[in-house]
Amino acid sequence: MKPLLEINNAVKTIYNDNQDLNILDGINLKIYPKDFIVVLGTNGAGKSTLLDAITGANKLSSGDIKLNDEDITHKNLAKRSHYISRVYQDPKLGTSPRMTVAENLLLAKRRGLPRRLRLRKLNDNMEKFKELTKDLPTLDNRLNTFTENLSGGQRQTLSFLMAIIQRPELLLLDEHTAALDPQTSQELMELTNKVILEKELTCLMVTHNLTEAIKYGNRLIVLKKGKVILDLDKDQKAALKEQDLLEYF
Ligand SMILES: Nc1ncnc2c1ncn2[C@@H]1O[C@H](COP(=O)(O)OP(=O)(O)OP(=O)(O)O)[C@@H](O)[C@H]1O
Repeated sequence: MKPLLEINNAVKTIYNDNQDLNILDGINLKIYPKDFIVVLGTNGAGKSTLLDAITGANKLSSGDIKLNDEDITHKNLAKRSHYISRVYQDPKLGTSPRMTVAENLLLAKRRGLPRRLRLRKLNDNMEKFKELTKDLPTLDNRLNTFTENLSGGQRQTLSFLMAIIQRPELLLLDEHTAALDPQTSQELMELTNKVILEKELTCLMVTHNLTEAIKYGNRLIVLKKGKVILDLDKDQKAALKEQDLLEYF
């Protein structure tokens, strides 16, 4: 099978404390269609830097990134956002606070098209948005609520829906449930898993939660000091226990 995303020899060097430091230190990774990869690693291991390199938010010092065989290493963030979407840890990122839930969903649905919101377009899509949110206790009946008035959990659910409403080629989840209370976090994680499996999305999910890391996904990688030090396939991951993972931290 051909990889969807291929990262070859990715190095990111920063100048810190009077010396060069490789915060990504020769990462090689092939992500295949429908992979749901959990990414673990200690603080500072390079997880966010890796996601930034994939989205184009941060350029590599050397190495290359290919999506469907096309070299995207030098494509900017805006161009890559047509096919790569990301949900952040911070509920304030990713949604426009002065817009309603429905308006945010419409913007996400029209990603890549001119950023104009027409009332008619909003009305045309209202039924679809109702359908999308109807089984979600956090967002049901909230379509006309201004996003700034939503709770953190509601905003994260909205950010997630915005990330998948236009099927992304690659979905990046950057500790997207970490800032939520345990119950809300679990609900969003269940929704995430359901959508990824139903829509057969390809996903890279960063988490610090070992229970989540064991339960979800078909592959698991561990980053340490900018290197991939463990890459487990489906069967190896299925046999994994939390105790096994602790030794990498
Ligand atoms: N622009 C920068 N300037 C200096 N140091 C940086 C910069 N960006 C990242 N770093 C450092 O690079 C290392 C990797 O950071 P990164 O945020 O990718 O880690 P992480 O694995 O996502 O950590 P966390 O789990 O804490 O979010 C850290 O030591 C960080 O301090």
